[in-house]
Amino acid sequence: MATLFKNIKELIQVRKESISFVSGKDMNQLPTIKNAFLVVENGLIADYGAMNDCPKNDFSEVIDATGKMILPTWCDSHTHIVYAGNREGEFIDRIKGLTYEEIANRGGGILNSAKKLQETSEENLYEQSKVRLEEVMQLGTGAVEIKSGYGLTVDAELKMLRVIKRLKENYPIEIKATFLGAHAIPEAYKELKNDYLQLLINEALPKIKNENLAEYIDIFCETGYFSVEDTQLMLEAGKQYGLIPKIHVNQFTTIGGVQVGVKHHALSVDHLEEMSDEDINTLKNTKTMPVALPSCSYFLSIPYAPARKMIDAGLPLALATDYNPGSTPSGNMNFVVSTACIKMKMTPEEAINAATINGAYAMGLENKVGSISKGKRANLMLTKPINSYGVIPYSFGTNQIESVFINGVKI
Ligand SMILES: N=CN[C@@H](CCC(=O)O)C(=O)O
Ligand SMILES: [Zn+2]
Repeated sequence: MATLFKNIKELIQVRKESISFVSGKDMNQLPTIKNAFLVVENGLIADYGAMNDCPKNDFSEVIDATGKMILPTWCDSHTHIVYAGNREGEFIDRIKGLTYEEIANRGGGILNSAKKLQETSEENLYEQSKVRLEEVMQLGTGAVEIKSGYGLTVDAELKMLRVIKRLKENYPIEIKATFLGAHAIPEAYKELKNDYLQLLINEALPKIKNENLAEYIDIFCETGYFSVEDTQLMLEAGKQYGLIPKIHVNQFTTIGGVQVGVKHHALSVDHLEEMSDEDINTLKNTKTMPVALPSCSYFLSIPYAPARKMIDAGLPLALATDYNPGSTPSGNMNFVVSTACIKMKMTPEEAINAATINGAYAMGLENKVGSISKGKRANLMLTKPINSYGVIPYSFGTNQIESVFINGVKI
């Protein structure tokens, strides 16, 4: 059972040597092969090269990609796609002038989504969430991280994580689960934040471990949500249960979240709309991946993560959607890549690296996805006929992906 893709106009993100991620100036290098072939066997990339060297074997399927390009699928390392209902009412409130913060202070925001989720059955939550997962897969996402954090009770957080587990079992793409119980302080614990954190530590974490429901732990380290001390507490507790940190920091204020993340060997620190020079310096020569979420900046009209400054300082950068009902009701990685180029002044090469290999690293999946490398999963995007790969970010809002293959199978 082997499939041959032949006459590929350009095969993009070809990595012969195994790399974990790319940083600084290297982010502007995107290795490609023009007029290429690619062989898929048993769901994995078995071979690739220039058409001159194309094997002449009998293939069970041959796909002629004349005029079209092939890239590894997008790696979306930060989403909240398991949620109930949506918040279009708050969208109207913001159009009329309220800020995200003002809406949250009135009991809207995350608490609004938590209320809806608590009232939704696990079955219904699964049905709503799978529609979003299928939608993003069609848009080219081939690996995704999904967070809890709209439950805000032990039972509702477990409900979310069980839905993520069921998605993992039923869909062919790589899915990683993150426990984000400390996403907001629930109404019932308004003046009892420490009690809420103790509840998460003493009751939720052991159950998560028992049912093997998460790989990562997250917390919203932000003014008005959880402090650096709270973050320290949760990350240390998570570690006792084998959970690696991937945290929300610097969305609205710089309070030391980057430093606490690096100190606890976070796999990623995400958002980074507000970055001090000290934050950038802290991230240098570490294994913590900075993750920018440009669709969130777009939707909330807040600053974009200073990608140029970070990359020019030698840092790596990953791009993700942040798909959620409040700050980013979109899971379109193509839009993320475009917006990173248009608003954050990343080159197409930098943006594609950030949305593939660096995104894979931010989920611990760099050995499985994120590049065209032998032995990696054949998770591929076949473009429409395009002139150059720069057309993908250039033609923002237009889908240039003709088909998506997961483990070599067209979805
Ligand atoms: N900022 C924290 N959490 C989400 C938004 C949550 C919401 O508004 O529902 C984010 O990453 O943007
Ligand atoms: Zn988020």
